[in-house]
Amino acid sequence: NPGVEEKILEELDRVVITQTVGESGEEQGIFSSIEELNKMVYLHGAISETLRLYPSVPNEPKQSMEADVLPSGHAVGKNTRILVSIYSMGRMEEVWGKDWMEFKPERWISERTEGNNIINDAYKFAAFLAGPRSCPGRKIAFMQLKNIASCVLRRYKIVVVDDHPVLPLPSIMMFMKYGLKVRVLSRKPENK
Ligand code: HEM
Repeated sequence: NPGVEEKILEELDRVVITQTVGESGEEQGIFSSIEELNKMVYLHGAISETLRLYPSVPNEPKQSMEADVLPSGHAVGKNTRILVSIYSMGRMEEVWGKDWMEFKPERWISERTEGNNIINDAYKFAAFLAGPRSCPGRKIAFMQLKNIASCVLRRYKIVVVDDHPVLPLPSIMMFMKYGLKVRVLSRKPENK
C-alpha cells in the first residue's frame, strides 16, 4: 500500500530522532524512545488496521459457565462451547462501516483528542480479546511492532513479488498460506 507507506515514512521523519545516522552514512540500530513511540499515531493506526484484517489469533473458543443471553439476543445454555471469530468481527459492515474492506489507518485516529488519539475499543477490535482475560501484552506488542516497523521501513523498501498469492491460512494462529515473497531494497539515496 504505497500511499500508507508514504504517510508512515513522513510521520517517522517527523518523530524519530534517536535512530541516528553513523559516520559512514549508515543508520545505527538504536530503538525509539517511549515518547517517540507514543507520537507514532499513524503507524499505530496502520498496525491496528493490519490486526483488524489479519488478527494473529483468528478464532477464540470459550465455554459458558451458566445459561445466559448474549447482547445479540442469542440464548446460550450452560457449559456450551462458543467460537468467537475475531477474523469475521474485523470484517463486519455493521461494526466497521461500508469501507470495511479498505486498509485505512485513518479510521483509528480520533481528531477530538490530542496526544493519545488512537480509538481503542476492545469490544469492537478484538485482536487482543476483551475483558479480564484479554492480552496483558498488548502495549508491549505495539511497542515492539512500532519499533521494528520503524527500523525496517526507514532503512528498506519492501516490495511484494508480482503475482505472489497473498492468502491467510487460519489455524490456532494466523499464518500465510504461501509465505510472503518480497524484494528488500535499501533506501540509501543512490537506490531511490
Ligand atoms: C500482536 C501481538 C499479540 C496478539 C495479537 C495477542 C493476542 C492475544 C489474545 C487474543 C489472547 C487471549 C487468548 C485466550 O484467551 O485464549 C492473549 C493472551 C495472552 N497474551 Fe497476548 N497477544 C500478543 C502479544 C503478546 C505479548 C507481546 C505478550 C507478552 C509480553 C502477551 C502475553 C499474553 C498472555 C500472558 C496471555 C494470557 C492472558 C490470560 O489468559 O489471562 N501477548 N493474547
